[in-house]
Amino acid sequence: MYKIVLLRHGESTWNKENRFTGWADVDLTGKGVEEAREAGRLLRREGQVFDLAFTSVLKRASKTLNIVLEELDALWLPVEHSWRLNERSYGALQGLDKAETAAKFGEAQVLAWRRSYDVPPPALAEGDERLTLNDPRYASLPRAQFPRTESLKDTMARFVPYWETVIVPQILAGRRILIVAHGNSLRALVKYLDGIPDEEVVGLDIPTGQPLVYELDASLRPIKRYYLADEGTIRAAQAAVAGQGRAKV
Ligand SMILES: O=C(O)[C@@H](CO)OP(=O)(O)O
Repeated sequence: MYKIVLLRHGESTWNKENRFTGWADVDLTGKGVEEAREAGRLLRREGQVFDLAFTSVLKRASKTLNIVLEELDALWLPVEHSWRLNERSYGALQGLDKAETAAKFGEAQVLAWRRSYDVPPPALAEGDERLTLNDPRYASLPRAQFPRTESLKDTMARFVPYWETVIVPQILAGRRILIVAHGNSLRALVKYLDGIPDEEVVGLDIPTGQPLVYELDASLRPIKRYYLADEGTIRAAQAAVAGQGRAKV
């Protein structure tokens, strides 16, 4: 049996302001820092130990990971960063208020953009300053492949090969893995691991700062998955995430 832990970063400034974030590199809020710290404490209390961690190239995930490692007294742990774990690109929605967008385009359209499997948000136009092609962290990413927008399907298409070729060999070698990523990049992984049908993935929300444990069999099929926090806490946090796409009345 193998075990991995998935963790979405703590609350970011744009989570707090209810803005679409995607590849925008926004920081954690004070609450987000505290959520990360609490996640680390919870992992420590549960006796979770790691050999290797993976995260994105965005600071809200990297900082969350650092805080968790600090709480585990494991700041020495090897960490691999990859853009393939980044949040799904929200394209031209990046920076917009989610409730205002729902009021303008309708909640059904916003739900499709946020949670459907294959409906991408409108794409960023060439020359848009949100298209950070020259950012050195993306130097290994060919310009033509730099996402102008992404559906969950597109996010899976860039995350799953990394999972299969980089993360899986480490798990099979017996290393205990922690993955700190984002709401939609983790939805992509969870959909893949659990084989969630395309039409059901719309109901999947991942709360910030809550460790999600997967127990996997020898073929890395999930045997069990559970959040470390109690069910009531998780349900309330998931409902709050889902509610972010509603128009204010
Ligand atoms: O804005 C985003 O990038 C994501 C995660 O914060 O939001 P949503 O839950 O709407 O997909």
